[in-house]
Amino acid sequence: MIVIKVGGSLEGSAELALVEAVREARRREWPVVVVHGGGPRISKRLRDAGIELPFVNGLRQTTAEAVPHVVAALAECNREISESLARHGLPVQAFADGEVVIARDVGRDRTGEVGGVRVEAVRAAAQSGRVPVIAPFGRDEAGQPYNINADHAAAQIARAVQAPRLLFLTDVPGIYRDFEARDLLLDTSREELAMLLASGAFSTGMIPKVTAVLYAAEHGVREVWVVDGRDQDAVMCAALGQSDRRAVGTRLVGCTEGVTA
Ligand SMILES: Nc1ncnc2c1ncn2[C@@H]1O[C@H](COP(=O)(O)OP(=O)(O)O)[C@@H](O)[C@H]1O
Ligand SMILES: CC(=O)N[C@@H](CCC(=O)OP(=O)(O)O)C(=O)O
Repeated sequence: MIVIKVGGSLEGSAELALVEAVREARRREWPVVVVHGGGPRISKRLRDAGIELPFVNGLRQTTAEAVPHVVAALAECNREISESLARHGLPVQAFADGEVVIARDVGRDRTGEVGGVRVEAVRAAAQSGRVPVIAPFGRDEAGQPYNINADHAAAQIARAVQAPRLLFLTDVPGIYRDFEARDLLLDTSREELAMLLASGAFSTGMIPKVTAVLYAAEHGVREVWVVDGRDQDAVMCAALGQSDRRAVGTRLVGCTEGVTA
């Protein structure tokens, strides 16, 4: 099973790359799970509602008042991705209502973390030949929704389904060692990423993404990629786990010091 996280930053522009990658994986009988974000869409909804929320380390500090807007924006993103896959003949099962992620209260109001994953529902959908399309927010035991970062959700879902490969599709070609210099990491290691994270090389949404990459690699996901979702070659290369480095993107192979191309 492979997990593909579609960044909200892409706003639909990864459609073709996603469809082709899912098709190719299914041809090889690898089930695919899609997890999506929706940061910009959430921001727009909140702006329209006159709600302003700060981000701390890339995480939106969410209030109870903001939660319905977060849920509505994510449901909209979920519908768009699900409809796009279905339009291309790929059967889907949408999880747009916090059915998969069990939220954990971490004392940051309605910004939660992943406390668990309802993996049976995801497996059942995948086993019946459908592509689960999962919105990242979660509910606690009482059914209360919490806003959860989509990268964190994707990493936890990849761990829970024991996926050997996790892809993050985003709006940059990968993780930059130095953003200003556009110095792209190709093959990297946990040590290198942890060192760069600690040194402040990442800002905004790249902080939770790198945290999620590290979490996945430390919890059994063998191969983690961060690639530009608009670059069909890069997405395909990552989906198939090809070591051919003509296509650009950052790759972390778990439990190694980094691999050569
Ligand atoms: N070192 C870095 N390398 C790459 N991107 C970075 C880095 N630091 C910050 N970023 C920002 O992270 C953004 C991607 O994160 P985010 O906006 O959350 O995307 P997504 O919605 O795809 O998850 C990039 O557009 C870039 O502006
Ligand atoms: C807690 C938190 O920050 N939640 C995120 C959820 C969406 C998300 O992560 O979307 P991207 O993949 O586009 O970043 C948010 O409110 O933006």
